[in-house]
Amino acid sequence: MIRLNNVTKALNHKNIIDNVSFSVNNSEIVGYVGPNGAGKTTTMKIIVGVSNPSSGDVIIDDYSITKDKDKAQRNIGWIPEIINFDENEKAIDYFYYIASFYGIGKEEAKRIAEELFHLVGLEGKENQKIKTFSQGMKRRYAIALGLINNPKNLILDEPQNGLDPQGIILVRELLMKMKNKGCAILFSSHLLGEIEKIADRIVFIDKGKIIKEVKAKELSGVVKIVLKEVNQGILTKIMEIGDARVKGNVIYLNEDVDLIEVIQAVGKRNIIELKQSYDLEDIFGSLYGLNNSVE
Ligand SMILES: Nc1ncnc2c1ncn2[C@@H]1O[C@H](COP(=O)(O)OP(=O)(O)OP(=O)(O)O)[C@@H](O)[C@H]1O
Repeated sequence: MIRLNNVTKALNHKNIIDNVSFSVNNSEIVGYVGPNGAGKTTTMKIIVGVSNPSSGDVIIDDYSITKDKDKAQRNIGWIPEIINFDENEKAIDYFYYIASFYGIGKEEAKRIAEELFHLVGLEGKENQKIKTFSQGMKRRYAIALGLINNPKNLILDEPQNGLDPQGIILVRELLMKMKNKGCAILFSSHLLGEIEKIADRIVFIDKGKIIKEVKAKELSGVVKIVLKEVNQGILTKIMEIGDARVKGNVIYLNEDVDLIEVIQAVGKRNIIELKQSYDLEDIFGSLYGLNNSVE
């Protein structure tokens, strides 16, 4: 189990993570969602203990990552977004090197390697130098490294990056398998379709703050209306109907609004598109807006 208690990280007098608290239970997959620069990687680095929080703490199966780092880290598997290997090493040698960090002897490491190279589809490639691997192969290899210690808690930062469709399915099946073994899993991704497929719960972060946390089953939909023209008169009427989020000529409302009232307010002929959506992409648009700028 992973528990974040009021985690804050300040850099250059700015809180890039701001009082973040949430948990990931055993046998649960939590999707961590937010736009570029929201703070996902920073949170994950704090969880696995490669970065210290300015305040707050993370508890991994009863061990504090700040006060009892060694014990806490033994229970975590981490698959980082950016992978730094010693690329001149053979895959199997670097695998043994990482295994030794967990106190795993050569014979045991050999057995684990056989299992994990097979699991990630890299059997037969053990003696290749890492630098000869493609990006997708490196990602698969990183997944194998993250599983060496058979972790009870798994942190994956955009694990599908660079993977082909088979690789994406492999990650999906792997996470389901780990979940069924009782693992607590936190993964970030911009592939909202993947999050929808496997997450039990979704935690939304923006500008370092948690803005929403929902069980996937309870994700309420939005009404999305695309208009030809938006003017102050329309906006005033829409705001009276419900809690509207307006992004240019797109308006999002909570799903429980009266659609007849909405159509009357915006004018039937003014509507390009009106739909009730449970699509995570639309919910993401409603939460974060639709512009492309990065924080
Ligand atoms: N070493 C650093 N020094 C200063 N600012 C940093 C540093 N690392 C991250 N940041 C800032 O912290 C914020 C959060 O970055 P982070 O990498 O955690 O975001 P993210 O949600 O993982 O983004 P992405 O989806 O692009 O991977 C960003 O504004 C980023 O610029």
